[in-house]
Amino acid sequence: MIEFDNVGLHYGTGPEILRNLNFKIDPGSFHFLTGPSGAGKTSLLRLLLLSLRPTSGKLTMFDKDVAGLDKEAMMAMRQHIGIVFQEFRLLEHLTTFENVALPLAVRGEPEASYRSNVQELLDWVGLGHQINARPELLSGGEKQRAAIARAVIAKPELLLADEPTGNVDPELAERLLHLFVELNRMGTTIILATHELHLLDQFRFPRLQLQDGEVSIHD
Ligand SMILES: Nc1ncnc2c1ncn2[C@@H]1O[C@H](COP(=O)(O)OP(=O)(O)OP(=O)(O)O)[C@@H](O)[C@H]1O
Repeated sequence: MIEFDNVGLHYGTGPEILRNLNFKIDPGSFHFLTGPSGAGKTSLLRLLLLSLRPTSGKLTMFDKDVAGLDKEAMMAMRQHIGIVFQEFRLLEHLTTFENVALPLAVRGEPEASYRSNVQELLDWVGLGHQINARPELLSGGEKQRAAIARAVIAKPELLLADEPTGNVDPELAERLLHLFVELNRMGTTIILATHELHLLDQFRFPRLQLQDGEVSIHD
């Protein structure tokens, strides 16, 4: 699904942030992405989100070299990818339903075609009772569950998460991680960046460890 072949990245004329990245991500797998602050976790996720291109080497995603993608092809590939951020990024003026439905609404899909799917997904993440609430009325954990629902409503094959548990308490963080595990069991490939190593011990997924710009894999 994803192959890094000697990938490197630098911003502008700055130093290389990532270098010699060589690894593969198989469909249906779950990887944690770890490393100290500033190691490049967000930058690596931005490569996978197609918001940055490698400055050297070759990144293949969904069987295509990302360097050769035009805007249309990039947008098409982007539809297979969901993202969850640490800071939720919900739109304050929209209800939970509208936030979660947004990826479908912006594609022009009629509400009648997704209403029951959104309702079902919100029930599944435990937010059915907050369907008409605006984000200001949601707890941190509820906001992140809404953000996860928004990231998966369009059934992405690849789900990226950047410190998704960074803004919730440890008990909730664990519950959120179980939600990602469930999504993975249903077939979604997941890469989840975190520096909260204590949370990961109970999960036996491989870790992509970033250190000094290079990645090593720990099974
Ligand atoms: N837009 C940018 N322009 C220039 N340098 C950047 C930019 N974004 C990130 N960097 C630099 O790239 C390096 C890696 O940053 P990145 O945010 O990818 O690390 P991180 O592992 O996600 O860190 P954290 O855990 O603190 O979020 C840092 O030295 C950072 O200053």
